[in-house]
Amino acid sequence: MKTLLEVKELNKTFECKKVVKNLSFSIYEKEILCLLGPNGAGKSTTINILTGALSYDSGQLFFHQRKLQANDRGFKRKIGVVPQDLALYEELSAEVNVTFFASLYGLKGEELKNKVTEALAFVGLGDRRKSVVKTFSGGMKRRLNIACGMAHGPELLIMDEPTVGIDPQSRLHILTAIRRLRDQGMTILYTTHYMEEVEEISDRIIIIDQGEILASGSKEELKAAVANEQLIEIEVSEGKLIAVDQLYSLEGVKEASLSDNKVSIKTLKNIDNLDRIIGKLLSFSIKIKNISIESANLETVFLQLTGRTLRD
Ligand SMILES: Nc1ncnc2c1ncn2[C@@H]1O[C@H](COP(=O)(O)OP(=O)(O)OP(=O)(O)O)[C@@H](O)[C@H]1O
Repeated sequence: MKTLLEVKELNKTFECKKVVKNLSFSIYEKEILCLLGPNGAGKSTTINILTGALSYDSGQLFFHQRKLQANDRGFKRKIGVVPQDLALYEELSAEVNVTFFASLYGLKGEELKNKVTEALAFVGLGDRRKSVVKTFSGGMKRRLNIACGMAHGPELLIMDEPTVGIDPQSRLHILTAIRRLRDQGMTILYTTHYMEEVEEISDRIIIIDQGEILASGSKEELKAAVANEQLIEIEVSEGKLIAVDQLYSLEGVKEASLSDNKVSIKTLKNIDNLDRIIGKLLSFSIKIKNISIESANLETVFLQLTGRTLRD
């Protein structure tokens, strides 16, 4: 695996608050690297630093082992950016939008025309190329946003939550397109707080929270770290903290918490303790409404690392 971009000890402060803390990681050539973290984790800040949109306090960036300087134009030409907020001209056609963004990267004439056609076809908007953007659905705008970021054929495509607020069909289309870009040799840095997307497209994952990297690896590696545990969630009619605290006395129970009449229990998988957990709750006259048991997934990985769920 060859390193395309290396980030070393990156730090960023906003109004005395450290939002990126000593972040170090590498992006390998031709991989989809997902930056996964809850809202406010520091994903956009990190990405905005990489694209040159934000300054940083300290740290170093290397592209193909070459140290990047502030406003490095050579590097900027080799990356593509799909921002979280749509960056489109609503009154202009899809084609004019993509042409405008691709021309910023120095494409001209026939090459520019061909790349625009290819990008629009790639995101499934070839037949709507002449339509004005304001007539597009949210999902179509998101797809166009991607076409604008990748038409010039960047080595590294940086995408900041590109599927926020869109319908499942457009999401599927986008995720499939991203995998195809990777298969064609593009490297993708993808931020999201949707673990389902990470499950679907990531080659590697970095879990980030409060500006810090908590874990990294393939989804299989991350899940293996918590494979011996499972999460039992019990919906009750009226939760009682005292009963939940008592669950700690049962063999295998590692964590128990109560929130909105839902008891969440992290327990060892190889200890058969469900009947005793239920028995304990019943002994406090707690009525059970529903039980679900989940083996390791990225949500449980996150829960294990932070004690919170990604959706909190
Ligand atoms: N311009 C700014 N001024 C002050 N604080 C900021 C600024 N931009 C971001 N922050 C703060 O930095 C922290 C990280 O924000 P960031 O947008 O990077 O998180 P994120 O992981 O991308 O989340 P989201 O998905 O909500 O964008 C948050 O606490 C946020 O409030």
